[in-house]
Amino acid sequence: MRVFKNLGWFFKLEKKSYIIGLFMLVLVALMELVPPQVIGRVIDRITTETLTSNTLVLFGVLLIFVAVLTYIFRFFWRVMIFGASNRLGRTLREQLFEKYSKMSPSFFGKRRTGDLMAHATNDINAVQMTAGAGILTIADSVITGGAVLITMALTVSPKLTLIAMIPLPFMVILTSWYGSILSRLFRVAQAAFSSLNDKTQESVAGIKVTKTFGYEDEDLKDFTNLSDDVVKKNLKVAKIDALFDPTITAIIAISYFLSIFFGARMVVADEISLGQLVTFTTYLGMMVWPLLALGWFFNLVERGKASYDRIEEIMNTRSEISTKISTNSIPSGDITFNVSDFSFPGEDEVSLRNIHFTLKEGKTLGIVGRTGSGKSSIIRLLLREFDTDPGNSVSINGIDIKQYDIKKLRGLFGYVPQDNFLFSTTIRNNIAFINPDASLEQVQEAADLSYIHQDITAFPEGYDTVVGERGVSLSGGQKQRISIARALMNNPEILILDDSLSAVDAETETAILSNIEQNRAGKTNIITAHRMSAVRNADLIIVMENGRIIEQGTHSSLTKARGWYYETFKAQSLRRDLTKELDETLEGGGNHDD
Ligand SMILES: Nc1ncnc2c1ncn2[C@@H]1O[C@H](COP(=O)(O)OP(=O)(O)OP(=O)(O)O)[C@@H](O)[C@H]1O
Repeated sequence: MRVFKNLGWFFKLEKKSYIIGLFMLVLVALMELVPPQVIGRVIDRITTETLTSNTLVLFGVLLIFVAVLTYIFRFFWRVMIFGASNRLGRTLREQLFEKYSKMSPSFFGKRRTGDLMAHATNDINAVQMTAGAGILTIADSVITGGAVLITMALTVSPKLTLIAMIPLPFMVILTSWYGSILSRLFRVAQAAFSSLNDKTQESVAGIKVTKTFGYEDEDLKDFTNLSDDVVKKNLKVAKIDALFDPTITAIIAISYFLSIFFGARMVVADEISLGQLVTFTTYLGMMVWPLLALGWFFNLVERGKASYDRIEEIMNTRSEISTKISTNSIPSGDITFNVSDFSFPGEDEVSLRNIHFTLKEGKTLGIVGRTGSGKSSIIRLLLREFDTDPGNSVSINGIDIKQYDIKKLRGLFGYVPQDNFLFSTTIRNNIAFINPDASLEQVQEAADLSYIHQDITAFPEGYDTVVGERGVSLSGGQKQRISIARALMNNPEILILDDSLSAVDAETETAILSNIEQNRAGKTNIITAHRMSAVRNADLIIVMENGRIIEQGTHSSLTKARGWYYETFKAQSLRRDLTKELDETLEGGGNHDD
């Protein structure tokens, strides 16, 4: 029953709906007591030959009246109780989604997407069922069952009622035992469903790779195994589930037997009339549903508990990034890194060491280095995807960024991540993502800066072209440039391009960078790249290796230093010149990487 305590906040919120719903249930229970009484009385009048057509009509009218009222009351309790449980589903979904949106990347790194989706679907449905059908079943069991029992005892015979109820404790013991087994099995079945969900999501997302490697059969085999596992585990649930109804029906059958066996003797002994015995057995028939409902209730509660625990576990997970609201005004200014060492959460290995530099406001920083050297990690610290440990700091305007309100801090950035992502909507909506009210002119201006405007206008639908799974397929370079346009939309204080020019050719790269330089005077830019040409004009270049800065300076000072930067720049320039020369020889020219 802990799940009801856990949902206490919701029942308080929906107090009115539940009170009205339960009141209607009481009225339905009372209405249902009338027909057996009428039947008993009619039988007694037949046996005593006192039944007149007038009383028969009167009884008939009474039955119709009761049926109409039951109809109305039933309608209202359904609307009240199931309406409230649907609202619980909505509230939980919203809370969960809000939680997901606040969590740090490491949370998503540790959890499977399929799992997170299963919480938002199956688990929430199970909790919703507990708050709807669960409340209904327990209320109906207690109210209808209680009312019928009391009426049996008061209007027929307390002795016969007691006899009929002898098998009930066995039913309660058995059903709660089934319930505890069910809870365990249901948890296992839900976990298997999560895995299947995850597999489906991954297979659909990775279908292109799977096909390229001709791995479809293996993928299908993996999927079938997981699907079989879900069926196997759900069958175990169904087997226990299937025990509830026969157990209850058997118990009721024993009750019937006892009632008729002892009831008939009481009729013969003139302790009760024949009509009363018929009324009694009709009432006993009415006990079937409340008892089934009781079994069902245990079942629902166990499922709800298992699912609520899974949801609660997520809700109680704290984001590793504190999102405290600060009074510090929106920062902008020099960016200073003072990071002696940094390890990703849960990792023993140090990923960044001795990162100390200052980037003046309005200047451009270039970060270069081999793959895996720590370029993106620096960006991720600045974005507060991860926090530094005490004793280390990343500050803007002299204040540690942890002191700023995270939303305001992130509002400073226009960020193009390495694995850029476009939503399945129009190009215009993708670019205007952070400012949906932006005019087409503003969108075009950003697209112009990122050198994608012409590509967009070449599509038949222009800016209304839908991208992603439901629309056109874009080249890697086009995706990158649309993502850059999105980042440029609101002329951010700090523009971050994390390896965002890797899929465009050298000429386009130069054009985009010169656009940025001209249009972002006084604003800060941070560019990570593998091509030295992308950072050539930066005011400060840092060269990373194994999480450390091995060189820093400007293009000219680094060239003079003749270190890694110089060697790589030279090799890349040579390759570029050779390619150009070769192109010219072949009269090809203008090779577009896109
Ligand atoms: N979330 C994470 N948890 C643990 N280790 C991580 C995480 N993200 C990155 N790393 C590790 O940190 C190191 C630096 O990675 P980073 O992405 O910063 O390199 P990079 O220089 O940007 O590489 P590339 O040029 O390939 O993008 C790598 O060894 C990587 O495995």
